[in-house]
Amino acid sequence: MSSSAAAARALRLCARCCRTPAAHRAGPEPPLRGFDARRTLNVQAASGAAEAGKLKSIDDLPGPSSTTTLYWLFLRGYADKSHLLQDVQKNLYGPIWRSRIGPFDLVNVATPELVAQVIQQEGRYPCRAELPHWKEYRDLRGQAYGSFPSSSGPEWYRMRSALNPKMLKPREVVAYAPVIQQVVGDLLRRVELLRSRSRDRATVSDVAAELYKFGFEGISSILFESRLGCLEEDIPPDTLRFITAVTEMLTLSETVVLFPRWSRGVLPFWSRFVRAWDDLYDVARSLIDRRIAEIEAQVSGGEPAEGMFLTYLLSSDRLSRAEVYISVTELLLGGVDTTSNTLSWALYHLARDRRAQERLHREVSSVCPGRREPITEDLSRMPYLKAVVKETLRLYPVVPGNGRFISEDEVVVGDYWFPKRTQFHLCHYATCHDEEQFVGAELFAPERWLRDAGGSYRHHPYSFLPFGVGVRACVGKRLAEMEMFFALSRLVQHYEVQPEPGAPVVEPKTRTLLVPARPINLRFLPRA
Ligand code: HEM
Repeated sequence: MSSSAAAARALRLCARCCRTPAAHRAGPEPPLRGFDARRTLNVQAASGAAEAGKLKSIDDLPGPSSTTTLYWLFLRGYADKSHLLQDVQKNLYGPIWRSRIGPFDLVNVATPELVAQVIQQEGRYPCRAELPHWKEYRDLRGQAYGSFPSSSGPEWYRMRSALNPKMLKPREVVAYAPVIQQVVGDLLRRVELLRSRSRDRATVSDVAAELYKFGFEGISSILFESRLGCLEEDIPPDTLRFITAVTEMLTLSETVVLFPRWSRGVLPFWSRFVRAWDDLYDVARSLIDRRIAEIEAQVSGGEPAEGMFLTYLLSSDRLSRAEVYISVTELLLGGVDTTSNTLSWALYHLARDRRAQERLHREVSSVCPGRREPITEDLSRMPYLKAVVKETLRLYPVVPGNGRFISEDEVVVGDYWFPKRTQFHLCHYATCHDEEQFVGAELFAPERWLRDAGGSYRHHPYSFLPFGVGVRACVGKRLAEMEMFFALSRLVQHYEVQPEPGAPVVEPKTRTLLVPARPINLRFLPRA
């Protein structure tokens, strides 16, 4: 296909997408009042360029060489601050640039308009990035591919369609509330234990580590329909093995992908990566098998199989047993530190901003007087709580840069034409921190998300996509929100949260996800 034909096709696609395609309806945040959705597309400019034959090619893109990128990463110290490199490079090269490092050849886009253009041409089966090392592990062990992130195409779509009903339909997700509330109860008991044991009888050290256990327990209680005991004083050995394997696998995943295959026999990373996957898969499979045995016992005893997520997956016959093993494992991988880091940052800011914390406390107390445990219906009357979570995700988008690997079509973005199999990097951190989109972008200001904020706020809908967008967006969004809303509301019902005296400012660092660069220690003072 010639480049101008490809451009015309891509633009037709864009124009259709502009009329809110079904695939994207559920994805991005709805535009704020008064926002013109057509602003998302640079259709006229690109179409003019196409007609005039002015589209440029990927080779015309500005950007650093591999050596320059290595210089920025390792000599200028951005290796664990790649979120900040988005802004540095945007300033140097403009809003769209090409960068190469190791096996990666990326086209970076750093304005909401350009992000929108990529997404609107992502095709039927969007893919984030190729993860050859995950696929290789699956092939090594003869396992099925999962929904995230190791599969793509119609296979991914089939698996994802099996998961969506129980994960994304609000009516279905509400059913998980009692289980999540139990886990939040355990979190409160854990906070009470830790603070009462501390020297000043108030401080919980490394809050993110505790919330990690909460995230692990919360998501496992839904996925495996069993409690693992992550928040207990003595964590059961198998649970500990599970937690260690998840952490080890995710950490090694970043390293393994950078080294060539021939180095696997020489360097220790690949064999450790395989061992961590084996451990993690093994525990997940035995938890699922245990649940299957329970269900079989119920059924053979003449009782109906009662359960929620896992029971549904196992009984719906939409996925094979092998596919259930891997989908549940991969859901777990997506669902732990995303939620726990967001909660950690929210508490960090609430502790430093008394006014915001008191406003949140007032809201929760007025909806649930006498420290009544909130139920899902209450959440719709807590706009400030939701604003706190949104603002946290804006300042610290857990996934600071997402990907789209467009393999099906040639695409046009800005005034460039790109061949099939182009890997785009969507610079969400840069768009969330863009002063043109969010005035006072570096400030924690939950009010900006409130409808009564006076309409001074008009950001482009693609500038804030914390859960991604379109059919490939986060499948755990509703569950994650429920966990965070319940945990935050109940923590502020019971405690006033304060920073330790003289506590340093905590910056984020990139470890695939955006995480605190140092431990966050907070004081939890019981409310009268
Ligand atoms: C604050 C919490 C969370 C955030 C900010 C978050 C963010 C994201 C983002 C940005 C993506 C990529 C979407 C895209 O490419 O458009 C994603 C994908 C995904 N997330 Fe989440 N997530 C969170 C919690 C969860 C939870 C609790 C689960 C598990 C139930 C989960 C499971 C997944 C899965 C399986 C995918 C891949 C979906 C696919 O490829 O089809 N996430 N998430």
